[in-house]
Amino acid sequence: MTNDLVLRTATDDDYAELEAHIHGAFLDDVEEETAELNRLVYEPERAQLMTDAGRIVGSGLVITRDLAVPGGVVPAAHVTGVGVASTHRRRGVLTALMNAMLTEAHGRGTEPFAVLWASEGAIYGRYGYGLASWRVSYEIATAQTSVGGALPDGARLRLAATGDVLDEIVAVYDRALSERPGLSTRPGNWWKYLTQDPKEWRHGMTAERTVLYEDDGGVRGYARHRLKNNWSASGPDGEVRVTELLAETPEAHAALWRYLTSIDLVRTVKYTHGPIDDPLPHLVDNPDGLVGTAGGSLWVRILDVAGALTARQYAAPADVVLEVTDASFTGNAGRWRLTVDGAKADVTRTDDDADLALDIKALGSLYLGGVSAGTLAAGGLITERRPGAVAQVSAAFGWHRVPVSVEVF
Ligand SMILES: CC(=O)SCCNC(=O)CCNC(=O)[C@H](O)C(C)(C)COP(=O)(O)OP(=O)(O)OC[C@H]1O[C@@H](n2cnc3c(N)ncnc32)[C@H](O)[C@@H]1OP(=O)(O)O
Repeated sequence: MTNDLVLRTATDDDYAELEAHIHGAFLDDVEEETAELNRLVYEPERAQLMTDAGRIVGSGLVITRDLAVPGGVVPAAHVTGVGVASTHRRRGVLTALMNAMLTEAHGRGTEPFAVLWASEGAIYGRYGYGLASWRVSYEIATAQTSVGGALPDGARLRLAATGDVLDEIVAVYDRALSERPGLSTRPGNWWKYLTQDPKEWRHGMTAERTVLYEDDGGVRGYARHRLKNNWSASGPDGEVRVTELLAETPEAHAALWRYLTSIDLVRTVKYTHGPIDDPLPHLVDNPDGLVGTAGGSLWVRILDVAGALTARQYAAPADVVLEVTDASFTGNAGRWRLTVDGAKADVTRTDDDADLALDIKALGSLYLGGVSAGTLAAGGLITERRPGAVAQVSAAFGWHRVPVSVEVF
């Protein structure tokens, strides 16, 4: 890195230049409507900038939100807006920004881990992030497959503009936080930001609308979505693009997918944020009509081993000594005894022999319960020092629902 570069925290006044910089790094122009929108969730005091002769050439933003983990909801530094000007790449700017972001988050003492979506999976492992969850992108050919059954007695579907039913959606989402690891809380302006629906986000589709499923107990699920009116030589070729689908009951889940896959003139339904354990492939009459492609989603960087491991719950008892390496946050390094009795863990420093050895990156992958210790051991990312320790940690860290993040933040 050259001496002309200056690393500093952002201010409110940096906003317009920062917005142009981030759009530029992502091969885009700034649109006025989305620039205003992004301002709703701008936290300048947590944004790190690199400047060259006073101009922004690098950025990394931390957003203050919580993340659902197995059995809890925990403050987590949400890292986003990472971009380095194409004139200043591969000279350590990102490394300096990442160190600054993680050091600030660690210094708060309230966020035991950081989390991000990577634009490219090759970037973040070197900073101690481990890939911790997957998403499934579905493309459903509605002429080839469908969800059978009918609405249960007393249940109904209601279609509305998303903004008109926001309170009902928020209630479903907030209840889902306690059930589904990987969901981020949406404090302050986040709901407003996510549902404002600027033209730039529509990509030629309709305004966003929401179908709600309700029974006598109230709203049990929703699917935010957009539609596209297409025609081919052989007739209608419309598309539904699902923005977000959450269901609290099997009936709500089936009814929402039945609705989405049976709208007249629609031939394709797409959803890019499905959990890898979605029952949908088991519900359709022909699973071949549903193509699911898995890709990485959340990357987790543990900042405080004891804080993170005591903040989540566990699915089985365990008594193991973990030997952790961490080149950047050396307070994490060393041997930790994790004792699970009931659902909670006790985590203390120990000099006892290690049962498992792993880097902080592998611990990040384990953390949300979506990647098993057995998988990481098979890949050489965890070393078993006591026979049986991998099986014990796999059972304890596993969870009955896999993590999913339903929005790219
Ligand atoms: C959480 C988010 O916001 S994800 C969005 C990330 N941003 C983007 O994808 C926008 C376009 N890309 C960029 O702006 C930049 O290329 C960045 C931010 C990805 C990297 O910034 P740089 O300043 O070039 O990274 P820096 O020089 O610090 O590189 C650090 C290391 O990462 C490696 N690296 C950087 N970018 C990449 C990449 N895209 N793929 C693979 N390796 C990479 C470098 O080779 C270097 O490796 P080393 O430690 O072995 O020497």
